[in-house]
Amino acid sequence: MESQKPLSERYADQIAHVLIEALPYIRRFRGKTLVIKYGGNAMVDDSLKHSFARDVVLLKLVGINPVVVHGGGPQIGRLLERLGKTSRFVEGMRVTDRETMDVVEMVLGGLVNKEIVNLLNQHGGHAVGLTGKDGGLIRARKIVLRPKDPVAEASEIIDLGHVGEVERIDPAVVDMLVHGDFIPVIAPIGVGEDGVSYNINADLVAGKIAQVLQAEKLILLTNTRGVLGKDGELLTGLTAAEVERLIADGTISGGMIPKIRCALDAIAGGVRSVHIIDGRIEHAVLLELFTDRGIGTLLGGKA
Ligand SMILES: Nc1ncnc2c1ncn2[C@@H]1O[C@H](COP(=O)(O)OP(=O)(O)O)[C@@H](O)[C@H]1O
Ligand SMILES: CC(=O)N[C@@H](CCC(=O)OP(=O)(O)O)C(=O)O
Repeated sequence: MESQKPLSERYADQIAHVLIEALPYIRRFRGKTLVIKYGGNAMVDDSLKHSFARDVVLLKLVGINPVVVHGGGPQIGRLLERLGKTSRFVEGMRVTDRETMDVVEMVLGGLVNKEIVNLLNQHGGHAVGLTGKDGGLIRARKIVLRPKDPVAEASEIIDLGHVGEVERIDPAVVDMLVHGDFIPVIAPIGVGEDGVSYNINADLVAGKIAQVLQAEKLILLTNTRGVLGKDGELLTGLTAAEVERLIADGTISGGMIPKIRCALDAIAGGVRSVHIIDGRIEHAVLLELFTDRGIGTLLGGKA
């Protein structure tokens, strides 16, 4: 028989405390849908990737329904670099010509999607990878950026190529997988009416999917502690008006602008709460969901 070392009394007490603290949250979220956006910047090393996969599988095993939407911006950038192509970003979006779109589809729909599916399955989950093309999940339309100057020439309209926005989500395939006890893993690629592929910002897709599924929570894993104030302090419980003020005075900038706008949009669209958390912390998802304090920025209600 395997000999077991007895737990020290203090350690046993801590473990029991952690489990008891989690209990009311598990009870509250059982049967509910959680959309988790796993950003490319949070896929830093193997240990973090495994910790993320364990968290998601644990959620499923305790009766919560996780739906994963992933990014992969840095991974796309690395392959483009190897192919000798450089990316240009406009308002945080990658200008995507035909060739770049092929790479985006290979990296997001192939490499990154299948790596996450494989990780979840290794930890005992039953994950299925999808792009927005599968089951007609994401209908997209081309994004057209107008120049800020209203009298600018039509020729000054910035063409981002195959960059899209979500026109419509058909959740049937996701519903089917969730009810079959699978974990859907979604790459942010949409398809236009004409069958053309579109590259969509992953935060945007996660926000729209959370709305359509009327998710209890949207969790955005990124590479900062959450939304930070002027002095680097963690901000939480922000209202739409406060967010606009922080954007106007430059406290919130760059990639955080579309992220927080899509978070507010999700809440306006019926998602109960949005959490922006640090994906560089091991077990970030469990710590945010199942402990009284949480770790990141919360928008909407805690429950
Ligand atoms: N007030 C702010 N708080 C936190 N991060 C901010 C803020 N303003 C700008 N940022 C930037 O936003 C980045 C997160 O956005 P982004 O790089 O698009 O994330 P992801 O790739 O995870 O989607 C942070 O790494 C940070 O550089
Ligand atoms: C239009 C656009 O910019 N699409 C993104 C899609 C991936 C993404 O959003 O990845 P992260 O979440 O890791 O940033 C891109 O090409 O990088």
